[in-house]
Amino acid sequence: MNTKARKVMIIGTGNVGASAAYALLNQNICEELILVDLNQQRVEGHVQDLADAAAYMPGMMTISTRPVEECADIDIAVITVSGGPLQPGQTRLDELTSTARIVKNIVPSMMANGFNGIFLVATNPCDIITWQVWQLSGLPRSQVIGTGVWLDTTRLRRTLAQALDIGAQSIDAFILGEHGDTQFPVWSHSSVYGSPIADVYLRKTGQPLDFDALADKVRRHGFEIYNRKGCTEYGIAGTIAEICRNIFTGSHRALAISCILDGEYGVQDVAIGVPAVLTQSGVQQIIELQLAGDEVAKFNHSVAVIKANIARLP
Ligand SMILES: NC(=O)C1=CN([C@@H]2O[C@H](COP(=O)(O)OP(=O)(O)OC[C@H]3O[C@@H](n4cnc5c(N)ncnc54)[C@H](O)[C@@H]3O)[C@@H](O)[C@H]2O)C=CC1
Ligand SMILES: CC(=O)C(=O)O
Repeated sequence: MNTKARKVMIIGTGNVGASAAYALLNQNICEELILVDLNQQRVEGHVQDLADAAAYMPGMMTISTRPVEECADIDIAVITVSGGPLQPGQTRLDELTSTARIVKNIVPSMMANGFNGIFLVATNPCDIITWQVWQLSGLPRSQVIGTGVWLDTTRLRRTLAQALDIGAQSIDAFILGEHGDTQFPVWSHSSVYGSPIADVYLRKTGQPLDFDALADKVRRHGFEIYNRKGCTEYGIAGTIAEICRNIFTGSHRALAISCILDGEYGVQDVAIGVPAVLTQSGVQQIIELQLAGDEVAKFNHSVAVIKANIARLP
């Protein structure tokens, strides 16, 4: 029996980090949760509050805070830092300079202190920061991933599930590309048990599926939430928990997450959302799909936008 405690460090315990901690706790995904934030008083408050919640769980979980440099024993380091909320009208790309500056301080000091786990980046702009973490860390690309378009994929599946009255787990549809404005659903591979999604939709609703309207709805969904409550937190917390679970269980499940490409899809040296098989060592393989002509163009556009923003990194 494997008795080694599974340890997750969450770096940045604001809306996303604190919600992710609560999701990891309630889903019993690890034995140790280590919270890190600049705001020491609030992080200590989170530690005590979560310890109260953990008392209702059947298993034991240790929750603590410590300096980010004490990370040599960590299995998964989740990056959820931010330099401040977006202003109205801004996009995720507008966070680049402030979040990149924070990450530039954190990652080298973790590496200098022996970190050799898996980095999981949620901080926006997610793909660009994932690439930055990979560069700064010097870790193999298998150990650096971003939550990428898995949250968007979940939003797409749940919207289709509602329209079709079929459980989201039975809907094989997903988003590729940037966790941002250039993301797109891969309609050429979307089905319910092999039945093309457009056929299933027409049979169920009597209406043709409006592909563009649905893609747009999913793309804007984060901002629909953001504009109402000033952040999104529970959806991304669920995404973080799901990715951590698949890593710890070595599920070999393929999730559409941000990975460093090294020739896949004809692309090199970029982080972008693609289906990737997860094991206990991180990304074990990237699944390359035969995309339709318009999807290839959309993917390449997404790559170009991410690369242009990588070039802006401080
Ligand atoms: N990938 C996704 O789907 C999603 C990504 N996000 C992104 O997640 C990030 C966090 O969002 P929120 O939690 O709402 O922001 P927040 O402002 O509530 O929390 C950020 C936390 O980072 C901390 N922090 C800043 N510098 C730090 C440092 N050097 N060391 C340790 N902690 C530090 C702050 O003190 C703060 O507590 C943002 O970039 C946001 O856009 C949010 C939702 C979904
Ligand atoms: C904020 C963000 O990236 C999202 O909820 O999709």
